[in-house]
Amino acid sequence: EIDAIGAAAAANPAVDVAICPPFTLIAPAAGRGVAIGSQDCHAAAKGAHTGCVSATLLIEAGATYAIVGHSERRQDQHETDAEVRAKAEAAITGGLIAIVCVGETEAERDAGNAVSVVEGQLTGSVPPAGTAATLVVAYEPVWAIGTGRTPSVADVADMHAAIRAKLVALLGAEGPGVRILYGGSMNPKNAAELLAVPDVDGGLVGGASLTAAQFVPIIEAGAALG
Ligand SMILES: O=C(CO)COP(=O)(O)O
Repeated sequence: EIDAIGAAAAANPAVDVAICPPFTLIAPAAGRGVAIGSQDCHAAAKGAHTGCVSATLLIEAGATYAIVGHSERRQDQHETDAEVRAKAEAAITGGLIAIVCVGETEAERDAGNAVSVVEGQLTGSVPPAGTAATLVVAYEPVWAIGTGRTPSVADVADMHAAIRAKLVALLGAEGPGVRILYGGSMNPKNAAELLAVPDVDGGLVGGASLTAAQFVPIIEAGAALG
C-alpha cells in the first residue's frame, strides 16, 4: 500500500502527503516516497524514560512529522494540554513538524461548548514558538473519529475560522500560515467537500488512509483544489 501511496504523492507534488504509523513501522515505511510521522513524541530530548521515544530517535528512524495530543492519547493516557504542549515543543526543537490535535467530545458539542473547548485546548497546547513551517493543527471532533459521522460543512467552517483566529492571537504573524487539518471520518466521498472549506488546509485521515484505494482519491481531491 505504501508504495502506491508514494506514487500518488509523487504524482501530486502540490499536496504534502505523510503516513503516521505505529513506532515499529516508521523505519520500514521511511524512504518509500512518502513522508513519515509518528503518533506521539516524548517531551524529553533524552534521559531515562523507559518505553518512550524522543524526537531524536524518531528522526533517526526516518520521521519528519509527529502527531501529539491525539484525542485517544488525551483520553487513554490522560494527557493534559500542558503535556501536549511540552511534546510539541520537544518535537519542534528536535527538528520535527508537530501536528497538534484538538477537538471536542459529543457532550461538549451538545452543550454548545465546542468552540470554547477547542480554543482552550489551543491556548494550552500550542507551543508559543510554533511557526507556519514547524506547526500543524488538526481539528478532530472526538465523536467523528471512526464513526462515519462528520460535522456539517458549516460547523467545520465555523470551527476552522475560530481556530485560525486563535492561532493568530497566539502566534501573531505565523498564525495565518499554520496549516489546519480536519480529521474524523474523512473518506473519498466527503473529502472534496471538506477540503474546500475555508481554512481547511488538509486532512488527518484514519481508516481511509489504510488502503491506497481509499487514500489516493483523497490525495487527488486535495490536488484538484490546488
Ligand atoms: O483520528 C483519526 C486519525 O487518527 C481519524 O480517524 P478516522 O478517519 O478513521 O475517523
